Amino acid sequence: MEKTRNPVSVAEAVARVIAKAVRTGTESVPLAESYGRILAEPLTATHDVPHFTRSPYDGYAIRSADSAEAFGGNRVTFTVVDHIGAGQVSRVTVGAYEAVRLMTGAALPAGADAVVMFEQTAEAGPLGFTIRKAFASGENLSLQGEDMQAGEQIIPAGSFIQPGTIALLATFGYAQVKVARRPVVGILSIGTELLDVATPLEPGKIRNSNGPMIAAQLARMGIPFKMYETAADQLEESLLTVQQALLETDCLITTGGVSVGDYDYLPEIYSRIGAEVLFNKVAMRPGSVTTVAVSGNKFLFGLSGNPSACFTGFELFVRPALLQMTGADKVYLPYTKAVLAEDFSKANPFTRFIRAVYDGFSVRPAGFNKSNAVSSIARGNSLIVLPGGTRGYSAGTAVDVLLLGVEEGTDEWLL
Ligand SMILES: Nc1nc2c(c(=O)[nH]1)N[C@H]1C(S)=C(S)[C@@H](COP(=O)(O)OP(=O)(O)OC[C@H]3O[C@@H](n4cnc5c(N)ncnc54)[C@H](O)[C@@H]3O)O[C@H]1N2
Ligand code: MOO
Ligand SMILES: [Mg+2]
Repeated sequence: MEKTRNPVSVAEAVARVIAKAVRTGTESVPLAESYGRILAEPLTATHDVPHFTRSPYDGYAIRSADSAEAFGGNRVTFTVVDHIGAGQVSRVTVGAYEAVRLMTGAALPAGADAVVMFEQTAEAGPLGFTIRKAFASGENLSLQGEDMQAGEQIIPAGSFIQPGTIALLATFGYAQVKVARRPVVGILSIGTELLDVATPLEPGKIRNSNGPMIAAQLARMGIPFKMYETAADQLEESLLTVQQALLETDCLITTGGVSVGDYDYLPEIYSRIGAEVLFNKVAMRPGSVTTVAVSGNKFLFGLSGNPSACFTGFELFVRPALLQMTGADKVYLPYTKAVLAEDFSKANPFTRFIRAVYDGFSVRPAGFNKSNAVSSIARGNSLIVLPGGTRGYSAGTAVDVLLLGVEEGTDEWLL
């Protein structure tokens, strides 16, 4: 087994992964289940919205010409000839000094070209009202096609379906939506020291926190997973599970056993199954041992066993790869600049990703920040990115921050 590895830059590693992503294909799902999915075809307006001119107010539809003389004390009187609410259509054609009482959302009756709000009128007898100002043609109208016009392309394929997209799909009558099929992702935690969550601690053993964490990172992306039984650091056993997972899933995430230790068997497993290793060392901390391999058209993500490295490896590599597989147009974590709230004095031979708390303006490390830390993953909502080859940063410096847990990413990678 090779013991020296050549690190690639984070940018190079991400680019290699993205280049290998194979599309998952498409499927049709009910509108109610389409939230969070990736739109597989562009959404084009099939009709004008609104598709009829309507009133944006509760009031009266009039002919604007009849209001021309209204000014201050010179009030003009109208007679109400019909009364409709939203969803109703008046059969009346509005004539001279006539009005239709109508509610917000109701179709503008024939003949009328303006709406007077209730607040702009004074009652005049049981069937009349007066106004004291002139209305322009088109005043207080919600015009046909003012929002969208038939044939217009509204949302491109590859868009994340957010609540507003759902509203659009509903507007145009999509009871079924064509979306990208979500990859099914296998999770395999490897380590003889690992105990399941309900098991009491024993000397030398720890509970498996990476498996459940990865499951949650997938859940936050809306991606289904299959959790394999935790494997011991045992070559044949892990190999069989990896082979089984390649049959049952679209890609496999392993955690642990990927470094150069005597019981780190993943490098051997990649070689046994003939997988192409895209990289096995990245110039980053934590997660320098992160390995990504491809078998057939399936990814094998070899994330580090160290929890912070495992977490970071998922966000930097697994997340964009899975999104790319769905044809999403914004596969990268969103980022911003923020002011470092406290000194960070460690040197950074490699690009450093620090679990951090970002408050919209400043950012500070989220506590104990070694590769094996669990606490700072839980406390953080972001990652500070400090470029390699730097000697530490002082409070007040503007730094790059990757934002975590945001519904939709960006189409440009920070690094
Ligand atoms: N001689 C060297 N030793 C190490 C190197 C190196 O370059 N040369 N790299 C170090 C770095 S950096 C990391 S990161 C780790 C990566 O190790 P592995 O990915 O092989 O993972 P393991 O050895 O299996 O475990 C590492 C660590 O993480 C704990 N662990 C493992 N799985 C889980 C889990 N599911 N939940 C919670 N914690 C887990 C495990 O008990 C170990 O403490 O290698 C360094 N060594
Ligand atoms: O790969 Mo290790 O997480 O750099 O610390
Ligand atoms: Mg190891």
